[in-house]
Amino acid sequence: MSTPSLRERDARVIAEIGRLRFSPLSLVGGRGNRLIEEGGREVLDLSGSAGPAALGYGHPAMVEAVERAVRDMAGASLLLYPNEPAVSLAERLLAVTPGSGERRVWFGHSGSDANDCTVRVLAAVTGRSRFISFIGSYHGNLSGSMGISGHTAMTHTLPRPGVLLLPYPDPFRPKFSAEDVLALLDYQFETTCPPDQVAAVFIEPLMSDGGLIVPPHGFLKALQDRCRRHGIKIVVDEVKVGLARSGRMHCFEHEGLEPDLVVFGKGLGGGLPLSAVVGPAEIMDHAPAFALQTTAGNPVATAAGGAVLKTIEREGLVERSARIGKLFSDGLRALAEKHEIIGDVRGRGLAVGVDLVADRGTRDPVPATTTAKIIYRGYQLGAAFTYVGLKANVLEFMPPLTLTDDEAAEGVAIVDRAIEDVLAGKVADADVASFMMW
Ligand SMILES: Cc1ncc(COP(=O)(O)O)c(/C=N/[C@@H]2CCCCNC2=O)c1O
Repeated sequence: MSTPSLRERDARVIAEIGRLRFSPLSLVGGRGNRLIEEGGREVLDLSGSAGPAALGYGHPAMVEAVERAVRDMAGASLLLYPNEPAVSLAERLLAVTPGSGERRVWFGHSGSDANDCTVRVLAAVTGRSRFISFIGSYHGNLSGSMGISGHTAMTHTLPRPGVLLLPYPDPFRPKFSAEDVLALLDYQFETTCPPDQVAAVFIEPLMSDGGLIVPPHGFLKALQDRCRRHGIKIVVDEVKVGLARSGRMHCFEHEGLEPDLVVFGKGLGGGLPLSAVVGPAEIMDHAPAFALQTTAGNPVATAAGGAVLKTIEREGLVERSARIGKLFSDGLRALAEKHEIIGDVRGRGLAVGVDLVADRGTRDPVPATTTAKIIYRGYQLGAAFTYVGLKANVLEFMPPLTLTDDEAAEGVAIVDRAIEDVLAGKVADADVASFMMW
């Protein structure tokens, strides 16, 4: 009787509702920017595990911080007892996040719970029940955060009553220009969405799961100006593209936004479950016992967060993300000269998307099976990456911020070969049938 593979065992015990699988990759380890597959093969990680692995895997700063914190554990619950790692991280987060006045930090475990908490506390504090968000946005998978999201993969759950979902202007497919969207918002304010009923607008400064869309310059600022006029709070969701990934410390800095609240997650914990909301004390001190999670802000996860922020500074990861991101994007853009299927290469820093088109003229997206096959072939060739987009046609690259020049070049070469092989028919529909999940 042969020993079942990790994937076979996974199939027997892990719930399908918690899966979003893009390849057969099953992991027994990770070192640096490489994942270790069952059987020992090393796979270059261009996914960052969907973003959290900001420092890759086994980074000495993470190992040292987490080991120290778990060996001498300062309790396991910030809601009961202040602990040094959590308070130190909150102090550092406030120091590196632009803003004015008295501010506070709320800790959670995920981007989902952080946005969920933000929705609830803003509705309570403002007494306003409406929210504005965007078609294609992904703010989380809990009822509150999903309720203000607009991703097509989440249509199984109805949006929160009173949410206004606006189109997110996409320069590559300008179905709605920035001016169209702002005009639509103004019209909504005049008619069915009274601005004095709107608590906040939730903004991804770079729309990730909706297709790695960089909004037209000036759009977000114009949106912010309108909201300011009506006392609508600005919430920037930096969960996926924040903390150095975009080539700035905060992605919202590219557009000169001045958010009222900033939501962090994913990379903040370096792979440990950690999120944070930074906001004004008059909101975040609304009431005791309003947004409780027993282990949120625990000393181990927050020690990891401290190591992430320290390493971003010590290793100059903001500049690195900008530099390596340009190298990587330029390499992918150069592939467009030989692959008609590459319609657009876009993003900021090390948040990179490759928009795959069936026709460069019409910019119609390729079928999702094509995208899935390229990812599958990339896996076979030794790299892990994923896809996003409302038509499942955008290759998503969110590698560790520690990606090296050589690894960027290696990644480009693998994407090049994967496209070639798929277009040559080397991957069958059956190979990807079980990976077409969103
Ligand atoms: C901008 C933004 N905000 C919040 C979230 C939710 O974060 P969690 O998945 O840590 O709860 C996410 C999560 N995004 C999804 C998670 C599901 C798998 C697909 N890839 C993502 O990055 C996000 O991108």
